[in-house]
Amino acid sequence: MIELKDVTKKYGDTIAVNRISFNVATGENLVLLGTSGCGKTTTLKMINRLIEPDSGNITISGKDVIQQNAENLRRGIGYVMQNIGLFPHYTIEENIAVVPKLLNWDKKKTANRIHELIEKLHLRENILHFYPNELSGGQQQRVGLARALVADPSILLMDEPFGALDNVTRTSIQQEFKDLEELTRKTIVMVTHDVPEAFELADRICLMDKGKVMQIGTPKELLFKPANDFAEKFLDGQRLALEFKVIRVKDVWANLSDHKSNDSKGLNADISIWEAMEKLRSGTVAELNFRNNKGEVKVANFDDLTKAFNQYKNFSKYE
Ligand SMILES: Nc1ncnc2c1ncn2[C@@H]1O[C@H](COP(=O)(O)OP(=O)(O)OP(=O)(O)O)[C@@H](O)[C@H]1O
Repeated sequence: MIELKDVTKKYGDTIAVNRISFNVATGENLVLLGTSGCGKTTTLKMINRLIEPDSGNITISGKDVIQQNAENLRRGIGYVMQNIGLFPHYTIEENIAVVPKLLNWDKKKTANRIHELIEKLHLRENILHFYPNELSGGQQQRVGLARALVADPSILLMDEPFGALDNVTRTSIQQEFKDLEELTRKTIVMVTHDVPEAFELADRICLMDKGKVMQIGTPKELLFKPANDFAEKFLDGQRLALEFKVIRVKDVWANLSDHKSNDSKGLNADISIWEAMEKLRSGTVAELNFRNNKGEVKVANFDDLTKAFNQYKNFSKYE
């Protein structure tokens, strides 16, 4: 749906983005990941024409963005700015209503949609009359998301959407973000420099360095099939933790022993090895039942999971 072809942007002698090409499929969440200054924000802002490329093409549903009126284009694309960027002298309600106002929605339609979003994003009604500085960072971040979602755009661009938060709040908002039904059908391009966040949220990751794409792939591909030394070294130090989060019980299913349970109930095998181990660590039982999408149930303890995980990993490396 979104296609970038050979896109370049220079600032004087600095080549911020250097002949970048990638596609984002409808409904996909593509995360632009890389160190500070590698060109992520510039790439994102070229999609909604906040920045114009020097050369190359960007199309959305086959239409060149340059051929479209910039204002109209932006109204159809939700945008979550770096550092949230709420208007300080607008109430929260006014902040969320910016796009509906531009679209000439009537008061009732705007109010209904705002109330719906407030509820979905776990905010309280009374904050609607507050000003941004009266809200916590996490609340402001949710308001920023509500503002971007209000007109239900099919595309959402997000620049470090959880960047201003402490780690605990960040993790809980990431989880809410993953669970938000409204986001599952959107095409999302998100910028982050936080590696675990990228692996947690992305369908595919576009790893960038010095204005170039170093690798595009699923989290699993980046972990097990690095395209070059940069991609390999970038994940060093975090590799094991990422593998635990990316690999799911269903992935290692064949490596779990055939010790089936008589109990037909079980945890969904779609959970990550990390989550499964956390449940075993914090729970009172030494083993758990897991159920795959064919309805098969297997029993595994901590050692079974570790063994199956290691076997799967070795296999994935040489596959
Ligand atoms: N308006 C500008 N004028 C001059 N140089 C710029 C401008 N905006 C960005 N740059 C430069 O372009 C390069 C890419 O910047 P960009 O903001 O796209 O990177 P980034 O990966 O998003 O970084 P960060 O994670 O720190 O936001 C950097 O070298 C930056 O200094």
